[in-house]
Amino acid sequence: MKKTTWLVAWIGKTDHEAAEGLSSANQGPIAGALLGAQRFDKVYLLTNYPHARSVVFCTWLEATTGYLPDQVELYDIDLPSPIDYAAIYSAVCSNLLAARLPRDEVQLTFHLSPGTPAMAAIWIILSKTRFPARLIQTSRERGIEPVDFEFDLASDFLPEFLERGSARIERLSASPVGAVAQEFVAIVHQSTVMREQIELARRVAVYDVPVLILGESGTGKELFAQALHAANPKRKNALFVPVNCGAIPTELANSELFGHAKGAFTGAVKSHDGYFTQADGGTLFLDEIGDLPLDAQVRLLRVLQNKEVTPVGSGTARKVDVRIVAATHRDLAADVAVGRFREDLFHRLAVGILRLPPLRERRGDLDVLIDLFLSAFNDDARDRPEAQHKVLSESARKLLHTHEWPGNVRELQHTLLRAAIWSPGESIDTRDVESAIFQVRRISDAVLNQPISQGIELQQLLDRVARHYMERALEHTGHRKAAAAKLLGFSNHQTLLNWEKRLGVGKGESDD
Ligand SMILES: Nc1ncnc2c1ncn2[C@@H]1O[C@H](COP(=O)(O)OP(=O)(O)OP(=O)(O)O)[C@@H](O)[C@H]1O
Repeated sequence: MKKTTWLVAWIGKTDHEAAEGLSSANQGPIAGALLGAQRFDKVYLLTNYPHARSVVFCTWLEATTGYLPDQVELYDIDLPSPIDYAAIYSAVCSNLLAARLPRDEVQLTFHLSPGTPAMAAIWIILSKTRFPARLIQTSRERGIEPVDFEFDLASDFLPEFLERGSARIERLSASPVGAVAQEFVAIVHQSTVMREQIELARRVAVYDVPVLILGESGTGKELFAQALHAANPKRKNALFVPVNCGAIPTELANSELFGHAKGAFTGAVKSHDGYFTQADGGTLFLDEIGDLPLDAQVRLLRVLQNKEVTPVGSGTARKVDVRIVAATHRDLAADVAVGRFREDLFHRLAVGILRLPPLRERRGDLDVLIDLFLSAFNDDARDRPEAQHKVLSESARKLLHTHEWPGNVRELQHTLLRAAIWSPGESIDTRDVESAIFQVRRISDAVLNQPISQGIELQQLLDRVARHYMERALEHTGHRKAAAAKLLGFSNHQTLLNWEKRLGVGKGESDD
């Protein structure tokens, strides 16, 4: 197929001046190209000059080169500046796309010489990418010449570019497949939310930036903090120092965290390294960061900014290299709003944020966690002749699924342990689980949102509801049976006693 040839160019200053007779020795790059050996079928001109001035140029061009008016097309382009690369790029692209380019039957030639260097640069980029084109340039010394250089984006640059990208992605997430991912294996899960949080943690682990872990008590915040430490190649061989900020007496917070000099206060008989110094080179896990007193927050912020600690009562600062992982079960944003927590510190700590959902919001994790804790119990029992291997009955498992787990994974772990120890035989049954669950208080969602696909024990659920309300009624009435029976809609207190007996609730005898 014979292609139609188009010369595409911006009209430059020299071109206009040539048309206006201001540059008698120079015909300008566009006319120079059209007077060369190659004839083009179309001359496609872009201008950011006043329309009338460029029309004069086109008329002159036709007269000078012998091209016909219907061969020369002029397009006005608005540019905020002739050196604004982004504006040039997008204006040229949309103009050429409007001309239904690129097209198989059109052979494009971009003229680099007219216009600004920014315009030339964009022609080069476009010719190698979206609008494949030949390039030409003109100069007074050498006349018109092709600009040929071997550069094929697809084969020269893309592989390298993709390799760079994938190396980075690998470093951030995939590379942990060996060393780093291993550190997260201890976090047993099946739910998508947890998988996402682990993915985030894996990515952020290799950097030294602070991470803030949010989640209710017992959701695995410390477990994540340990994994973050272990997955950081630079720090994993140094110490992981966990500190419960909520357990430090307010007046000791500064000295515990940052150390103190001998004689700094009454009782400071010798100098003391704070947690920061102990964790030097490693990771400091600041649990319950929301409980940190305000003046310790100020000091902590300074340490994070300057990367040095000054022990209480000492004038000498000491460089420390510590990665901070902080955690809290509190709503820190709300604490910031009421001034309980410093906003600047919050932003410093929350460079990476992990949100660990409560167990009741990831019921899919229950079975794997139950199996994990049970097999840990059985592993422990293996070498003890007095301990028995335990299995969990199906109904006991179902009961575990109905509980809301306000204490999250820790509560589940301890409940199973208690149930396993107390169960008289090999099987852990409903009763063992029931007595192991101390707080069967919050009931609403757990009762009403049971996954029906695996089947439920309806009578068991109804009994739980009954037990729950009976306990509340008794609590509310100070264990006065007649009053409690009334609250529960029973006709007399004997009915309540019958229910109590059947469900094993209360103290049996009426006390009013
Ligand atoms: N996904 C999990 N897989 C295995 N064990 C878990 C998981 N989540 C939590 N645990 C275990 O549950 C217990 C509580 O977890 P952890 O101490 O990390 O919780 P936490 O959120 O730091 O609690 P707190 O806020 O009360 O300090 C630990 O024994 C931990 O090993």
